[in-house]
Amino acid sequence: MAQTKTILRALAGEPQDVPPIWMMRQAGRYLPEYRATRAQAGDFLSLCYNSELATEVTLQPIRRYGFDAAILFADILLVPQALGADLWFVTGEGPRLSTVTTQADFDALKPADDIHDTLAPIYETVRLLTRELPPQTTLIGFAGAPWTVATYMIAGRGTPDQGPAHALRQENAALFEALLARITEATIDYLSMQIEAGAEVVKIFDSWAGSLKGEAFAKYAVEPCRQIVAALKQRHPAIPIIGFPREAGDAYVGFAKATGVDCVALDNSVDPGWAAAHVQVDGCVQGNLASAHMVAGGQALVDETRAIVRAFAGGPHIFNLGHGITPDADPENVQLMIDTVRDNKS
Ligand SMILES: Cc1c2[nH]c(c1CCC(=O)O)Cc1[nH]c(c(CCC(=O)O)c1C)Cc1[nH]c(c(CCC(=O)O)c1C)Cc1[nH]c(c(C)c1CCC(=O)O)C2
Repeated sequence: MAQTKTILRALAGEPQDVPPIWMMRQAGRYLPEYRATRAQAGDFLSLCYNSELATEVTLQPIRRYGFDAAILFADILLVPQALGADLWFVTGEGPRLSTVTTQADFDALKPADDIHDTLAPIYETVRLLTRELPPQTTLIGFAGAPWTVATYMIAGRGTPDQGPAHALRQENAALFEALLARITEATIDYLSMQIEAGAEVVKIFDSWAGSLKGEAFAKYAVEPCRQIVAALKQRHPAIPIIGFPREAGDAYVGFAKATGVDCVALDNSVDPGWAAAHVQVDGCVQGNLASAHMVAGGQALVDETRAIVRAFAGGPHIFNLGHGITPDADPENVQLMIDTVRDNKS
């Protein structure tokens, strides 16, 4: 049957006059209705594990803006938590985790197939969403890429340069690779369960891929992603996969071929004209307006949005930001971006 959902058409390789649009972190603190539901839930993690409220916040940006896709409300750090790491969020600072830096820390982790008890509420959120979303809206599931998840597990927090993870991979490659393999295995099962619950697309977030270069990028960004894609394609051949090796630079070229993803998400450091010539030649791309425009708005937002739409008009494209929208964004600028994309036929 011919695909009618615009996101699925783009992922199948079809160029469209008006590209489909959604936005990273579209359910987030810039929206007053999100802040209200989050306050009702208590804290961020309680919101992630409360299927009814997580469904509600996932639906909020769909109701307000009519995005073409909804992304499951959860977090990439739920997988480490399901593997046995302690996880908490410090207001204004970000995530904190118990660290994995020794063999004993690693041995204390749970096996990959023990994650599902913890993650069951996430699968329930997916099931609720499949019932509640409008028929034209695509449901996207997601997980963190093994490297990015490992950087948090090793450091116990976000770091500017992923120093602790780079140190471990150089000083104890065997332990580092065992950790990466455990996360990879858990991620395959986690995404597979999201798909079985009703996710129509999955996205793999490698937010810190840009700190890996050359051989290390091939081993720790490309290879785990390739393994996840191969396993998922075997189990669920019809489900498209988006890869996001953020700030990969020149390594965006060939990433889709090397990993098997159906679409590559571009961060806003990438020039759209360059990406159309070197990345979009291999298939669908997603991106890549700078999130700062959602704060500043105005003519620059309109001009840049149009330039991105035009640059990618010759091939399959999903419009998005280059990274998540920030809490200080103005909800009206989001509407302006959407109106500009949907009016842009010139
Ligand atoms: C690195 C990373 C994380 N989480 C995620 C990444 C990869 C993408 C990226 O680079 O941003 C991915 C993520 N996090 C969240 C989603 C939900 C779906 C979406 O709307 O995009 C997704 C896909 C919700 C969230 N995850 C988080 C929030 C804010 C929590 C709140 O309400 O206070 C949301 C809506 C918290 C979070 N979660 C994480 C951090 C570092 C933080 C703290 C920073 C911050 O406060 O913005 C880990």
